[in-house]
Amino acid sequence: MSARILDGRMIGRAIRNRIKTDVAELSELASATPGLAVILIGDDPASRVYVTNKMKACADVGIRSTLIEYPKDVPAEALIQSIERLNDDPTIHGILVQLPLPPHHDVRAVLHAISIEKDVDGFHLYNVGGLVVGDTIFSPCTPFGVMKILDHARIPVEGRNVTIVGASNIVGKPMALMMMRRDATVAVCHAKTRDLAQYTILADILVVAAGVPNLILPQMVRTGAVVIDVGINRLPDGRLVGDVDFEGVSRKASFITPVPGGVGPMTVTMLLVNTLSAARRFVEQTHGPIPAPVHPEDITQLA
Ligand SMILES: Nc1nc(=O)c2c([nH]1)NC[C@@H]1CN(c3ccc(C(=O)N[C@@H](CCC(=O)O)C(=O)O)cc3)C=[N+]21
Ligand SMILES: [Mg+2]
Repeated sequence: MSARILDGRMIGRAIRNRIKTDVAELSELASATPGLAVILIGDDPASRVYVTNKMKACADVGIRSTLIEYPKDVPAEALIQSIERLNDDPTIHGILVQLPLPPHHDVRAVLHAISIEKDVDGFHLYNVGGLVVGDTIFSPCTPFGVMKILDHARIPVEGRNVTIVGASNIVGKPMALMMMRRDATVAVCHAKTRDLAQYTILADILVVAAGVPNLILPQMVRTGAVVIDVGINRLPDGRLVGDVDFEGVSRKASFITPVPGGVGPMTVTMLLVNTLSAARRFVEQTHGPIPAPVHPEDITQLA
């Protein structure tokens, strides 16, 4: 058996084409071109590459983006003030603070300064809590992208065993809540889990976000499972790999996401979706209801 590839670039492209139309429509209807502010602190080269890619993706669909840079030792007050200015700026609909922050910064204080109406990463406490009760304004982009991949491939979630490896605030935990919301049976594993394979082997859908190359081997995967690899690891030879032994696991899984070209491009796509959604909300709050987008399915919804 050989798994079918879940192509995040292709799925992302289809969604981005629709965003492009919706952005143009919103710009024309309400003269509100969606605007994203990206705050980059410090000089981490990987963060710079990600930020550049996100801004390029914005440009491709007609979203305006602004980069605001600070040295790694920027005082907390200056950072918070900058976020507050963006909160009050009617041309900015989404605010993203690139993570990780340099050490000594208080990530929580920074994330909580972002207006919940502009929190397109879905990292603010309100949006995190909203996932628990099922009414977020914005869903975090990576797990949101995973749900869109499953929906696009018509892979059912209800009643299935989902194992998530990794319990971070930005991937594992929100992923678990989104899966619970769709009536999956969810197990969350992490670095302290004893006998990881005991959990992974049960999974109909296995989501891996641990940051450990080759963590998931074929013998840990149930025949016919759907395997979603969120890991991004740069090997010493420069190659980019996920957390899953792609070759081996492909022979057992029914579907698998590659790295690169799987979840990564969907993360960026969902940032665009959330920014569009933020701009629509802003227009509705200032000018009243706007006509629904022309597409029958609302891409901004978690389903
Ligand atoms: N506030 C904040 N929001 C984030 O969403 C956020 C962040 N900080 N910090 C870093 C992580 C990581 N992340 C990725 C986005 C795109 C790819 C992506 O496009 N990956 C490509 C390959 C990129 C490459 O070649 O390096 C792929 O998998 O095909 C990966 C990872 C967003 N993050
Ligand atoms: Mg990927």
